[in-house]
Amino acid sequence: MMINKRLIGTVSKSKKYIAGNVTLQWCSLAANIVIMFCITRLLEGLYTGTVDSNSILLSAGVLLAALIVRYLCATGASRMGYLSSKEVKKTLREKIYQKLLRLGASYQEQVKTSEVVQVAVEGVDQLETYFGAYLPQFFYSMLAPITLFAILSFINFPSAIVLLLCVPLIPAAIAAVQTWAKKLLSKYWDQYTALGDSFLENLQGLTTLKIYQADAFKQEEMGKEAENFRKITMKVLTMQLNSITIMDLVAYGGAALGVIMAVTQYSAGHVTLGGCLLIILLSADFFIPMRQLGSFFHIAMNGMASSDKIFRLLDLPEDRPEDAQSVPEKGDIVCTGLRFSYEADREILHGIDLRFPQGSFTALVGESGCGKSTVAAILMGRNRKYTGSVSIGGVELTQLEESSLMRHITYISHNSYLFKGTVADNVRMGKSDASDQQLWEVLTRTKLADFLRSEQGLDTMLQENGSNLSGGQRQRLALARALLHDSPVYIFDEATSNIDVESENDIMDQIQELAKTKTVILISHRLANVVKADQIYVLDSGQVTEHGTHAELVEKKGVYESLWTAQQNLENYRKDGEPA
Ligand SMILES: Nc1ncnc2c1ncn2[C@@H]1O[C@H](COP(=O)(O)OP(=O)(O)OP(=O)(O)O)[C@@H](O)[C@H]1O
Repeated sequence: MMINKRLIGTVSKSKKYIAGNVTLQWCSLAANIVIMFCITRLLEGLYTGTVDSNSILLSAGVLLAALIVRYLCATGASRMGYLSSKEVKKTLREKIYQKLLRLGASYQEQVKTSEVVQVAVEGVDQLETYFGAYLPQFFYSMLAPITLFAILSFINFPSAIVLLLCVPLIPAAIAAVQTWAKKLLSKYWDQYTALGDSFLENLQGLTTLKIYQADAFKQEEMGKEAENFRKITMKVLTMQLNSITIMDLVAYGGAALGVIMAVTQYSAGHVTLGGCLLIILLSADFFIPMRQLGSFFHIAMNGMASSDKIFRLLDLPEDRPEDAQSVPEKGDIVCTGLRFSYEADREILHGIDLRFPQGSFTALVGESGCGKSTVAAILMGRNRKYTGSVSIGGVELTQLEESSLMRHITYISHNSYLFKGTVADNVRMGKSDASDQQLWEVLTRTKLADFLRSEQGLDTMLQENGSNLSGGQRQRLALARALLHDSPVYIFDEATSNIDVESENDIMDQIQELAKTKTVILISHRLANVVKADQIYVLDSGQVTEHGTHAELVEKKGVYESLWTAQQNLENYRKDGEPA
């Protein structure tokens, strides 16, 4: 019942802590039996008048020792619980982390980031209690009634057997509510995550909601969701309270039955007064562990749900080749008959041929949504489920080691991520052993050096995603980091969109400088930026429609030429205030 062998096997180190926890709880029970035994002996002695000061002193000594043992066992058991929880957290988070590393840059093809975060944080936390509390209780709740039965059967067998037979009624009651509870809990979790999603989305988009005065409508929508969640929470609580009531009825009913049996046996003369008292005092202990297990029932159910999610993540297929190779130092990047779909029935790239010769400057242009970024993501190994062929230096992309690919190609998008920390920390990601002088060199190339000197130099602090910098400064810093990475291939994906003209020009100057020594692939919607490219591919709805240099394409008077003319007119209009 709620025991997942695979899960326990995965965190096998925690077995010894669970065993320790059960043993200590069992020792505590033994001490409790000794305490009850002393008390009943003493009471019987007082009743029959056979007690003397020596036996009182002896009983007091044994009582004190048993109390100390009980205290030590309780402390030890909770320490064991803590150690096994710690082990579970460490092992499972490590496994999830390693799995993500093995899935690599393409992990999003198989699992959503939010799901990974939920599983690694909340999912693992739920298993912490499963291992720390539920599992030890599961074993102890079986051991305790058997131990008590073994002892009490010597005192009065009929009472002991009645008590023992009543114990399984508790798990039977739990099993009865389990099927219903499972459905209810899964509904509860669905509504909980749905409400969490809406809350996060509305919070992130609050400014937009305010601008369009749509906040009242969203509030109403969320109010309805919250009301549904309240209702289902109340249902879950009612279910839990009801099941606790049922368990209490069984537990105390069973104990009462045991007491009645003991008293009847005493009046029939089958058991001594002390024996009868001992049965009465210990009868509740038959049921308390199982009753406690029942109250951990929802922990176990959540634990099972989390472990399913964790194993689903850990079982995701990893199509990494056994004999992965490093990227050849030299060679062109060639795509032949490249097809790709994000969703089964919607192909984005329809069998395109592209060649990026080593050391050349290639531009990819085309209308929004034509598939430019998809090509870049395929080259970076993020979209692995393509068909056709993509090779670097003659080796198929899927046969390449991911780390080698990351050293070979640097990708700079329009929103490259900057981390909270110093400028030096962020730029050094490009090359961990770079000297301060090398950092200043790239920062000078991207024209950030003067600004940083007026701040705290390389120690200037950045907030999350560089939110204390301007858009242009952020892109300059991302470029500095990329330059330091010094890879043979660079892909710029709209790296200059949404920034000021001065920053755009500075960054374009650096890209053109870089193109003299490296393979550069530039994705840009602004055609003025691609004029100097060695070759331009024009993409339309996932197909290459034109290919050539800027001059050739203008000459051709096709799609490129009409886009170019339209953009030129617009730019001249901006400069002169009237159409060219
Ligand atoms: N993760 C995704 N899941 C499903 N469809 C996607 C995903 N990413 C992109 N697409 C779809 O693929 C098509 C091509 O997108 P892509 O981002 O490659 O275009 P793009 O040419 O780079 O556009 P833009 O210039 O606007 O960035 C689009 O129709 C888009 O809807």
